[in-house]
Amino acid sequence: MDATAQAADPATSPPGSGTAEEIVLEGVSKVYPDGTVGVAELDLTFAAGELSVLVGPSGCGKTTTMKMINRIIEPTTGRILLGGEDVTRVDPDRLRRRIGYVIQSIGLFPHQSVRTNVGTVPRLLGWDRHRVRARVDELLETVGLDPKIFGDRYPAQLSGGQRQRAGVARALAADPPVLLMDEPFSAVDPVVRERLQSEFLRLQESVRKTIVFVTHDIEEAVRIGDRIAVMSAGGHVEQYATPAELLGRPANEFVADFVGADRGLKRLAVTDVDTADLEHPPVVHVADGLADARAALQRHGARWAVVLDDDENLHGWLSAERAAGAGTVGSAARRMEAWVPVHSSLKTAFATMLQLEAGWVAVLDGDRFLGVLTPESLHAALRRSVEGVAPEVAGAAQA
Ligand SMILES: Nc1ncnc2c1ncn2[C@@H]1O[C@H](COP(=O)(O)OP(=O)(O)OP(=O)(O)O)[C@@H](O)[C@H]1O
Repeated sequence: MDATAQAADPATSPPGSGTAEEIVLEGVSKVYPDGTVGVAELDLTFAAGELSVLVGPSGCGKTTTMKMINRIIEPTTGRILLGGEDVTRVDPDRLRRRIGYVIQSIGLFPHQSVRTNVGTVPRLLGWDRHRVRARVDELLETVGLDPKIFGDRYPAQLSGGQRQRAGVARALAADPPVLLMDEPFSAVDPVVRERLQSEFLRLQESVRKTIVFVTHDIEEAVRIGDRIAVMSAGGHVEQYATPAELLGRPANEFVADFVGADRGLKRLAVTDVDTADLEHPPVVHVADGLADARAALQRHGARWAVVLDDDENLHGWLSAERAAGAGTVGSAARRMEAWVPVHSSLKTAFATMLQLEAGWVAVLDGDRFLGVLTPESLHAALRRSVEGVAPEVAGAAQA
């Protein structure tokens, strides 16, 4: 056994040690016995520790691609390398221990408890009972299922979202370096789905697996993907890029159509607030006198100021009109609590503004006030994010 295989072998490594592995597809094709070309000459690299998404219309070869990676389907031509090793030369059982697989129908065994289901692979690997139990409970906690409540339940006694989480826990149980996920969240309603996506992203932050994720939903793809491959019939990759590139610079009409006419809006979700986007109104404190606040407004030539409390937390704002007269800033300020942490998406900033009916949102780094976003600066930020990108937009602008 070489060193790489040993490091990746969950039977010999402690939980949490399954380092991510790169997956490389080289000239991979699948022609089914009836002559259908599922995938033709596919070249793709899924970077170690990244979440790559395959997205495309029904029948374009997404599932075929996934199943070739864990050899449920054998490629007709080409090579697939997992951590540099040709998967066709690895014993399929050994291979599948390195690959967690989550599918839409989840595939939990109906007559086994959640705990037994999640412990399936570690038990097959011969872990002792205590180690399996500890690992299963740890994983159930990780995916947000209290083992004391859910461990002894059967799959039928869980909601759709809980079953999905149990499925993810089971796929992670032996700490595989690679996870394949085929439309794992498509069977649940949109609200649960969004929650599962967020939880899953948080989980990925900590486990950093190489994940290949199939969906036909572009919203889901841009939300969760580090990189997205947009595929068309025959497993042809039309574009393989980050969500921001894909939305900002679709490579061709197929991709532009697929990502949708509202891709500018979708981009809001994948573009972070940048400190360069912020405006810097004067800052005053609740305990300051109004005369000082007026002086600050005058110095900045500003119509309003941000008001912070004694602990430097956001209190609200003070308009020039209300700054007239005597007294403290605190007595004249209006409360306003619209704020977002720095590195939020522009979408979050925009949604916060709308939800709180605020004319601006403060941007904070921890407790530190960095500046504000107004509708104008948000608009400028969005323009920055799409600047000179979409060909037809650029063309229209020149015309
Ligand atoms: N066993 C099979 N025999 C013949 N053709 C097949 C077989 N399995 C899949 N195909 C065909 O291969 C092509 C790719 O199928 P695949 O399931 O990979 O698509 P997909 O992109 O995952 O689709 P969907 O989004 O609908 O799940 C389709 O045209 C499909 O009909």
